[in-house]
Amino acid sequence: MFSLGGSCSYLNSSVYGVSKSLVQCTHSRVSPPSMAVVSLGSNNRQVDETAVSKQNASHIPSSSSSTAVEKDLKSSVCGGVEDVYGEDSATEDQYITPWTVTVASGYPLLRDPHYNKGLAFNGKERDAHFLRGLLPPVVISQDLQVKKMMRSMRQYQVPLQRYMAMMELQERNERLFYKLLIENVEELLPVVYTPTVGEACQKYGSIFRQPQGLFISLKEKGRILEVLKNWPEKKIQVIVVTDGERILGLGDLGCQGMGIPIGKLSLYTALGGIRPSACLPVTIDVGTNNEQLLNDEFYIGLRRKRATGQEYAELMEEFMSAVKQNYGEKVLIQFEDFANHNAFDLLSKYSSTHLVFNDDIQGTAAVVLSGLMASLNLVGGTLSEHTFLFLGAGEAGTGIAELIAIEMSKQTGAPLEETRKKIWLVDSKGLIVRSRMESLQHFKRPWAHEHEPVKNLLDAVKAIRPTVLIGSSGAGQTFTEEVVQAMSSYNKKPVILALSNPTSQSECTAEEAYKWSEGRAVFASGSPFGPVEYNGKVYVSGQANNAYVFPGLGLGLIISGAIRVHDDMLLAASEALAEQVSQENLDRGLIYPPFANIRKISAQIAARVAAKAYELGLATRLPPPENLVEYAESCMYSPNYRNYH
Ligand SMILES: O=C([O-])CC(=O)C(=O)O
Ligand SMILES: [Mg+2]
Repeated sequence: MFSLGGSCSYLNSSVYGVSKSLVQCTHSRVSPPSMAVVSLGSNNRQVDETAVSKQNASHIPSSSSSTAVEKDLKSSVCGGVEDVYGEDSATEDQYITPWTVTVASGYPLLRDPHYNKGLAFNGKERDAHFLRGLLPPVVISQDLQVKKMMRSMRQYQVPLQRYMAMMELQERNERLFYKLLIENVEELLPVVYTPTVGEACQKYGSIFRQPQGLFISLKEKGRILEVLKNWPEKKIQVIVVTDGERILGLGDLGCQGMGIPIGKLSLYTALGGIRPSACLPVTIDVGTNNEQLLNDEFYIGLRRKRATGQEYAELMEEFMSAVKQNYGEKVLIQFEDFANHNAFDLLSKYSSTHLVFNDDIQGTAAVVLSGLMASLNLVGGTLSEHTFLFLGAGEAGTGIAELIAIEMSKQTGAPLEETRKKIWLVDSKGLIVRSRMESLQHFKRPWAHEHEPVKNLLDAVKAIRPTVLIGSSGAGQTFTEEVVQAMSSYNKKPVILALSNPTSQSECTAEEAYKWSEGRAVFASGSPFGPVEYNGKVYVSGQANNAYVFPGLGLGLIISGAIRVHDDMLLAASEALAEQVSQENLDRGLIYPPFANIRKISAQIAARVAAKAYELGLATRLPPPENLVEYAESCMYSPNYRNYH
């Protein structure tokens, strides 16, 4: 670390945000001149005004003079805007923060994941940044680093080892991590995302190495704003938040659900091009009801039963307010993997005051609707000519059902109450029918149609004779041979979507769907399955996962400066995604385009979502760019290394 006593261009304006920015220095001979870190004592980090005044106060020794000093400090640290830390106005007996501005170079530069390039530092950079001798002589390109990393990734046999290797890379060299992920998205998505991320969450206590997001627990009640300020990045654009109560189809994983926001935000960057530093993963820890975790000596969360009711609502309210206060109106908050009751309540409570959406309710709905629109090219008919049966009436089930009903209503002009009647849901107690109305949770009630009670899925398939069967219950192996055979007996091409995650919770496998339907099913699943050979033919299935939509949706909201999410934006995202399915994809039975093209797809989705935001008057970034697709592409983060002075 080198102290810069001279003038650096940013010093005149603000000390905020400099730790990650390259700065131009006019200092005579201060090398290397490229990186700046603001240091607070021995602890290099960005600090804001309140944090520092608190630190000042807390550094006061508890001697008899401390009260007098504290009083002074309170009364006279008032150097104004340009002297936020009181260095100039402080009197001799006051404590000040010893600010120095330093340049990250040499060894610390190799330890900074934002700037580290490893063996790709060239000779000039090695000289300018005091790296000589710290690296072996060879200089290699980022492309060769990618090749090398992929080779070593492929040598791991155990998926969790791959996950840990990816996390280690993210902590060591961020740009290499994203380049690897972007260029090998089909191969690496199952590593950083479902299914492996599910296992990672289950074992998070044992594999936890470094904080990659913010943990906000009941212990932080009353201090959440302060906790947000501890995060090193200031310009946050997207937050993914979970309380860990319903992680994928794995249930309550408490604080260990953190793997999900981290994974989702990696995809925001890799798939949607949002800058990594603008992404903030958050886990709200209100306890867990998972006995196994409570008894696990390596569990990382609060060891108590989940808070509910007012205690829960107050913590969430404080979090939501603090986020808006700290990051403003236009920060996007994605709710992820909350249990049903909280998911619906939080969405309805905050959708009119914050830029929020629930990925499991709305993101999944947009992706599934898109797949259904594409599948009409294979099975024929319009959306409203089909009959839909869901196994699972939670967030995904009712969210998808509602978006289908909205789209049908738009297409036919029929009222929503009518179009809903084409959609049936089965929950753990059987078909949702009118006679069950009184005992149903509010989000299931719109789906209670007139019908005699039916106890299980197979009987419901026989009674309703759906053309489309969608699994969203989180329970694996529920699309049995009888169920798939019944679907195939009524339909030439039954559409079967097994959405539950991870793979262990999938309602059936791709192989089972093709085998039991004698190769006639149009199949997609939430977690990926490889190609399947049946009767000499190879079948490839798509991945009906919200990862197709949330990165592009988020990008569209951000580039338009949207202040609210509207259902029409979800429909726009669905349409944009469906349009990306080519005839060639359809000929192979695919109702989703390959993930390999996801950045282009995300730009298309972003453009449509942004256009909708402008149309609805919900966009604040004015005037709108002329070509939204080009604009969206131009805004995307590139993981290629930058050259350093
Ligand atoms: O994370 C995924 O793969 C999809 C999702 O949101 C869930 O299953 O909860
Ligand atoms: Mg989810």
